[in-house]
Amino acid sequence: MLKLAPSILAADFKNLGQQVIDVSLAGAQYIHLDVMDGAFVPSISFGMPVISSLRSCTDRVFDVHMMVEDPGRYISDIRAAGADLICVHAEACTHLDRTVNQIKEAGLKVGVALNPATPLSVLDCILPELDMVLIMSVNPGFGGQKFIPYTLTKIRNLRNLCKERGLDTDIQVDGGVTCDNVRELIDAGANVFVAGSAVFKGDAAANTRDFLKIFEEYEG
Ligand SMILES: O=C(CO)[C@@H](O)[C@H](O)COP(=O)(O)O
Ligand SMILES: [Fe+2]
Repeated sequence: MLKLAPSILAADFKNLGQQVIDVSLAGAQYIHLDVMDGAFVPSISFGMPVISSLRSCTDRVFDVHMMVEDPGRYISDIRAAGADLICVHAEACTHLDRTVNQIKEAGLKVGVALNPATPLSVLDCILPELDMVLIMSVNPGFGGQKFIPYTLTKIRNLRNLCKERGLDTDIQVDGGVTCDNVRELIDAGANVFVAGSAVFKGDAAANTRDFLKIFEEYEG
């Protein structure tokens, strides 16, 4: 199933709860929450208090993208804040298998994110353990950047790899996703689409519906 994950990083922060309600009512299946620590990425965004205060606004899947060094330190706190799915960066985990298992043992869905220049080969051993792989299509740290074209090939290669191994892993793409390039991403094999600027700049509900209309073209 094709799913939209609006990234609240691009939302109007003085009106955050309402923005989350708007995209949820418009049909977005996930809410994408970008946690940044100022160390793994240059920027600092928000953490547990913001996530837990938004939890009562929606029943949508809380998809937490941890752009944090050694994210294993925060799994139980992020879970308590209301996460359903936690995605950690392979580049930020010295003990990736341990962190993945920590998330699973917490009863949450687990994803691993790869920066644009990180090869798929880092997933060779861990792939069957994952619910989702997040292919970063920009360098993480900021919203509003341009999609890096070579990541399209990476999505295609990952989908083929999953098929070869009999895996139905979700492939999420994050960074520079718009209604103009989403069809190419679907064709390449991605099925979960993070969109920050393309949803929240302008009418968030209408933008959400525009994405979902495209998904309907594929799913009928
Ligand atoms: O993780 C990140 C950035 O590091 C993203 O989730 C961005 O928030 C996506 O924003 P747009 O590129 O869609 O504006
Ligand atoms: Fe993200």
